[in-house]
This record gives sequence, C-alpha cells and structure tokens, in this order.
Amino acid sequence: MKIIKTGLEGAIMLETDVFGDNRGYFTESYNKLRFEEAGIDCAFIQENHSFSQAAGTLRGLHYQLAPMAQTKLVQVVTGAIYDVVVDIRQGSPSYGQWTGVILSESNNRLLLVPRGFAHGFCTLTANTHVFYKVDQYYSKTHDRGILWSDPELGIVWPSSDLVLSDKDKLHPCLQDADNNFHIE
Ligand SMILES: Cc1cn([C@H]2C[C@H](O)[C@@H](COP(=O)(O)OP(=O)(O)O[C@H]3O[C@@H](C)C(=O)[C@@H](O)[C@H]3O)O2)c(=O)[nH]c1=O
Repeated sequence: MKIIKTGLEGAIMLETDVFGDNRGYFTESYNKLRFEEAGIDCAFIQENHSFSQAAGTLRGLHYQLAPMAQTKLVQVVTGAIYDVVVDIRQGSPSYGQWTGVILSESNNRLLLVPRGFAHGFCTLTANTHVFYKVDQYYSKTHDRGILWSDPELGIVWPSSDLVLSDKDKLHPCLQDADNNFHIE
C-alpha cells in the first residue's frame, strides 16, 4: 500500500497493491495492520454505499460535529469522482483550505478524510458507486454542511452542470456554519 500526501496534513491518499491475472485483479481495500503500520489508527464501525446516477452529481460538503465526528475512508467501486476535503479545524494553519483528488474504479486509490474536515464529491461518470467506511455512527442531530460554492473556499469543481440534493443547496458558508472543531 502506497501512502500519498495531499496538500492537507492528515488527509492522505492510499494506493492499494493490485494483483492482476487472467481473471481480472485482486486488491486488499482495507487491512487494519497495514493502516496501523502507516500510523492510521481508526476503528471503522459503519460502511456506506452511495449510488449517483448522473455525472456531475455533487454531494457535500458534509461533516458531523464532535463528539460524533467521523473519519472516512472513501473508495470508488464503479465510475469516478472528484473527491474534496476542507480543513475546518479552527486554529489549524490550513483552516479553510481544500484539496481535491480523483478516485476511480481503475486507480485503486482511497482517500482518508480525518475528523474536523468537511467532505464532498462530484461524480465524473454516470452510475457511480462510492463506498466509505466511517469510525463513528451516523447522527442526524450532529450532521452539518457547508455550501459547496462558498466563495471564501473557492473550490474548483469539475462541472457546472450539477445535480444537488435540496439540503445541499441550502447549507451556510464556512464562516456561518456550526463548528466545534478546534486545535491548539
Ligand atoms: C450519511 C447517512 C445518511 N443516512 C440517511 C439520511 C437521509 O435520509 C439519507 C440521505 O442522506 P444524505 O442526503 O445526507 O446523503 P449524502 O448526501 O450522500 O451524504 C453523504 O455525503 C458524503 C459527501 C459524505 O461525506 C457522507 O458522510 C454523507 O454525509 O440517508 C443514513 O441513514 N445514514 C448515514 O450514514
């Protein structure tokens, strides 16, 4: 497993080892020991699967407030996404900064989204299946969002013809969002 740094401390990309043969390939998409060796100590307790029909479907930017904050390990099984994380930890040198990576069915890359980061993605293909593990349960009362188009963030999304949920059209900008993440 290869560890690839993103522009944001703590948000890392993982490239799994792929064993191809005449049938196709095999890869370990998660191995607790390998993660621990890489200094990633997460106990994943829920796995989510989202399916998006259209290319240009944008889900985000989402996070859960502490104490229900989640680390997420994101993987694309079919199709491709532009996956974005935003550091929303107050006091962080990279507070308000974002980075984006492409995860696809063929690049064997996963993105680790730490607690204290907002997360969202835009599908690059139709019929995209995204799987992600989380280390805290879903909590509707802690679930929060930041507007995908917050001008202060200036995220450059890969499409302007977007499909959004009603909820995601109405989130506040980062400066007005509920946020109980702080670092020293
Ligand atoms: C996230 C989630 C949603 N739900 C329910 C709530 C709602 O009725 C329905 C759809 O929820 P949403 O519209 O929030 O789904 P979605 O917009 O796909 O939300 C997801 O977006 C990506 C970017 C993330 O990072 C995830 O953590 C999650 O927030 O599913 C659960 O039951 N469990 C869960 O873990």
